[in-house]
Amino acid sequence: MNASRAWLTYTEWKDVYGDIVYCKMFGTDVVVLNTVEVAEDLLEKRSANYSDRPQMGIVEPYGMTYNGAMYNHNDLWRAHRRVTHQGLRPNGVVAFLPMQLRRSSELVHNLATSPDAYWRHFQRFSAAVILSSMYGHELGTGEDPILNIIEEGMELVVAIGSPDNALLVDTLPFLKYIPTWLPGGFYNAKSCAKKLAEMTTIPFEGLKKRIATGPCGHSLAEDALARFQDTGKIENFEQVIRDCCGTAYAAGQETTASTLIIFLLAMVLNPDVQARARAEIDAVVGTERIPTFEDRGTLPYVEAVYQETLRWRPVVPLCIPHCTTKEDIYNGYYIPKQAIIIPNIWAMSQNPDKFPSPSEFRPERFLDANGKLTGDTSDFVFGFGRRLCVGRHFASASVWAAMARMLSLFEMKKPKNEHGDEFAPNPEWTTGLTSIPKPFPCSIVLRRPYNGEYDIFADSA
Ligand code: HEM
Repeated sequence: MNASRAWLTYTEWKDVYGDIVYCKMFGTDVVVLNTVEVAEDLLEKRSANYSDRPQMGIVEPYGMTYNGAMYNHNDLWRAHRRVTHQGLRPNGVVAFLPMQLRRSSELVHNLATSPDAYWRHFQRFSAAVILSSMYGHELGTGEDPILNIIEEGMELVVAIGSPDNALLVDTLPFLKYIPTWLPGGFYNAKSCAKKLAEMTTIPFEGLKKRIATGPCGHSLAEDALARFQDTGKIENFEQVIRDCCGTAYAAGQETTASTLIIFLLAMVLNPDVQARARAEIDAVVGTERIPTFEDRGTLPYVEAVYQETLRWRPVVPLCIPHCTTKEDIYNGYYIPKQAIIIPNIWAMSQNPDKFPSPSEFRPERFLDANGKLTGDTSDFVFGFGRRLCVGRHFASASVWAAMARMLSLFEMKKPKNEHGDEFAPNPEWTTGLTSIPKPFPCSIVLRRPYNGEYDIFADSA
């Protein structure tokens, strides 16, 4: 088994054993779902039984109890979902669109100024939109102590929470006590728990202080505090809201930045796709301004590029595992109680019956012969049933704004070697809960001289 890229092994198993595969790993029953149809049958149509999460030994000692994405399907999870859904449902996210545009303007400005630092700019963009929407915290131009605290915490979440490391800590429990100054010191549970407590508490307490001096603009936390105060509808509502925001940051920051990195790679490798998307934007939006959300419905090819970016290399290839509450029978298969259920999003995205030549980046697959969107989507990359990604509408707006504006303003080109010849970057991919290309060389060039003529900060009004 390819332990670090298990989705590849599971996809090979699909060819041998079929759409639903059972195996036993370290004494645990594991069921892999390899098609959207099977995942919908079980995780959506039988969601009451398929919405728990496997419980991991790292959660308590490492201070990850704030993270609602890891809760079982219980009342506390319902309270989380209720708070987050209120703010991030389609009607709720509309309020964040101007801020997302403003931040995407900052992103293209940063890319124009220092294109080689694209990785940092994508990270900053996705941090900025989530910090603003959750806590009303606006990143300024200089160092931001809150961002530093969150980034430090997130590094630990990603390191300890990766499936390999989580298993290692379960197998070698002494790692929790390793002194922080030794190599591998990040396994120290006490230090991690302290950092994660700061990560969730400091931005939330900052917001509460600002609220005490008057309303401070629109944010999920501020709205939820006002909505649930004195209602008795949610027990410990302040803690729930605080933890919801921490969860949204943990679940949404890296996935958004990663999607943009994958988009950049896809554009560099597929100049013809890029040229067609750019031609559509030039024809519809013109070259005097950059796209806004009002243009989204009139740019079908750009929309298809968005869908294909999600599909081509899904950021969360094995979803977040679900777990059964009781045993079940499906199409003659026995599925045990407390089995780990892995939706193999990778196999779904690379299904050649649904997506011919799946490794090719072809936005046309989402368009009909007249260039209209077919209505087919890559929504499966956001998971299934009751645990479906609650941030998907918000993510869609962030990613679209960044993509459309980059296409409008830049050419994303292959790098050149020492002889001046272009070559196609072939980066390694990270492994873990998410999978993205490691930094790769490319050239991000403004299409027209940049002198502020687009007034990119005008959207902030
Ligand atoms: C392109 C970006 C994103 C992708 C690909 C993505 C993907 C996913 C996936 C696959 C899951 C697991 C679903 C399941 O278990 O069936 C998930 C869960 C979740 N996502 Fe996202 N996500 C993205 C962005 C975001 C954003 C921006 C936020 C918040 C602002 C967010 C918040 C969450 C939360 C809170 C959960 C846990 C849901 C639960 O367990 O009930 N995600 N996401």
